[in-house]
Amino acid sequence: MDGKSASQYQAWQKLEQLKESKESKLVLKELFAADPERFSKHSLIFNSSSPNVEILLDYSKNLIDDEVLSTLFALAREAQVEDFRDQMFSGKHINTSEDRAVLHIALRNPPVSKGGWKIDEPGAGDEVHQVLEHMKEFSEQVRSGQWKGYTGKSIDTIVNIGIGGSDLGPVMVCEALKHYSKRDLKTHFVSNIDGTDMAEVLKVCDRETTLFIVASKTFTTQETITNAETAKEWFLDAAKDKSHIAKHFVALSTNTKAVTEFGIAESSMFQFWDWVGGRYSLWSAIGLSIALSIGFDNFSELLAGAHAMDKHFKETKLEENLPVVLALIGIWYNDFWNAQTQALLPYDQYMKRFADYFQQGDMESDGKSVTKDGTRVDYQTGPIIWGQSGTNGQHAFYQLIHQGTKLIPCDFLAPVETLNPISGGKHHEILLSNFFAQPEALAFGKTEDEVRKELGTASSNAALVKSKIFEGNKPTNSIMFQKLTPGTLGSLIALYEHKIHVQGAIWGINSYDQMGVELGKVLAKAILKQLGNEKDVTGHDSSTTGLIHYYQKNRK
Ligand SMILES: O=P(O)(O)OC[C@H]1O[C@@H](O)[C@H](O)[C@@H](O)[C@@H]1O
Repeated sequence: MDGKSASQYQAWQKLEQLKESKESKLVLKELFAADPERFSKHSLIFNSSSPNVEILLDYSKNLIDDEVLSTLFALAREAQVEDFRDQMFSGKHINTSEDRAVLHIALRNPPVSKGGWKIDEPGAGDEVHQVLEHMKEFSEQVRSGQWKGYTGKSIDTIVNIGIGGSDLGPVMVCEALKHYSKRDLKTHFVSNIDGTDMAEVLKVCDRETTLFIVASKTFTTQETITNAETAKEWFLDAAKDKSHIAKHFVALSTNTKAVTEFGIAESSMFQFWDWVGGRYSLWSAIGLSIALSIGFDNFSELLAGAHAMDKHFKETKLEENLPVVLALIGIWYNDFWNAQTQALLPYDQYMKRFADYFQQGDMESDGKSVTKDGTRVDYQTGPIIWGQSGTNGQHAFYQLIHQGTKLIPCDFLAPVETLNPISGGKHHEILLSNFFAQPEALAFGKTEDEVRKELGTASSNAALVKSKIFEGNKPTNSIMFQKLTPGTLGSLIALYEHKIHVQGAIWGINSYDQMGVELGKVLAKAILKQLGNEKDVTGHDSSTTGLIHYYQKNRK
């Protein structure tokens, strides 16, 4: 914890030895054959009654045995994961480089009078509930048609302008919970500075009935402010009078000064705090587009689902703690088996943006190479996160997972029940049969003997036989939940958030800053000033200069 190099832990060193000594013995086929109880021993159920959520985590198809597992838990204890978790919950400034608390858990924490934790940090108590109250009131006014645009018409289109954490969370959740959305309230998201993003959305918007939500923690992000200015110009083209802005623009931010300078009144601003990291902000005012789309009650259920997982994370012993188990298994592959990536594969079309969301969540959090005290790590940190919804991925990249040369640990996720039981539920049965089959195929593969038997006389073709062998022994986690409800989604997101936290704690890095995004921004600003004139292009290497000159010569 706090800056210590993970490789110095005794348990870390023991895990290195275990990898060496057990590599050839950790064979899933044999491990399952030797222990008929393996599934029940290595699966966990997370339960919450309010909201009603149940999540099954089956981690039995991993390259682990009792000794590996107990050493992984010993690593978590040596790294003081529990203490570090408690520091986060109590509001300690665990984001040391920025001297900030990390309190997204406060955004879904009920008031103390209703059993919530007491957190000593400005904003993290009553203010959270005041902002939620404001979001409730506003979202109900818009959804009921009571909120009127400048010509007296109700709002039928929402455009969220934001990027990174001010975009990906709302996008992913609105997509995942589309089933619960108000269909006559269209929701769009504009993030990219590429004018195409804004232009295509504006083409389908009506100035009289569109509400723009400018979402930016800092309210200084170049993309968001430029897009918001463009939207404002477009709106004023017809509306003319600046006083109408109040009916069509609201801001979600921590920066009141910049919001009011932009022309949005403080009363149209939904506040949050610097202890909310951008990629952990969908639970804050940044979730306003979610509340507008699915209604405030569903938004509250999303928060409650996350809170239930927070409680589980905080109060459950490590061996039965879902985020901890996911984190430790991830470290086992990332640091001892040289796995570079981790795939998230939801067998639920509504969750198609889940992996995109956690690309930022995980990679911006744990993509660090120095510990909190500035020491260069001598081990791997955050994995590359990627994925796609099943079964689409099967017809695209699964070939490499099954037969390629890389080890790719995968998390498979699926609901027991579909929200769309069309054709008598036929689609869902087919979908789930694939969800069950893929981890099985990855784990147990197909031997040369089996291939030969299958090929019959054609088995004399040795090359063909080899190409059809599945080595198997590819590790997976399988996660099942009853149905994709707001509460369940909240729990699932919080599950992965805490997984990231635990891994960062063990690696001794700061999971809550993002210094690595700054340099590119600074250089882009300097280059922007030079683009007008070829003579101004100075201070670059020959490649960058050559590229800029090529652009300047060929632009129209
Ligand atoms: O919400 P803001 O301040 O506009 O920031 C948007 C994004 O900006 C990026 O630069 C950060 O890396 C992200 O973490 C952040 O979410």
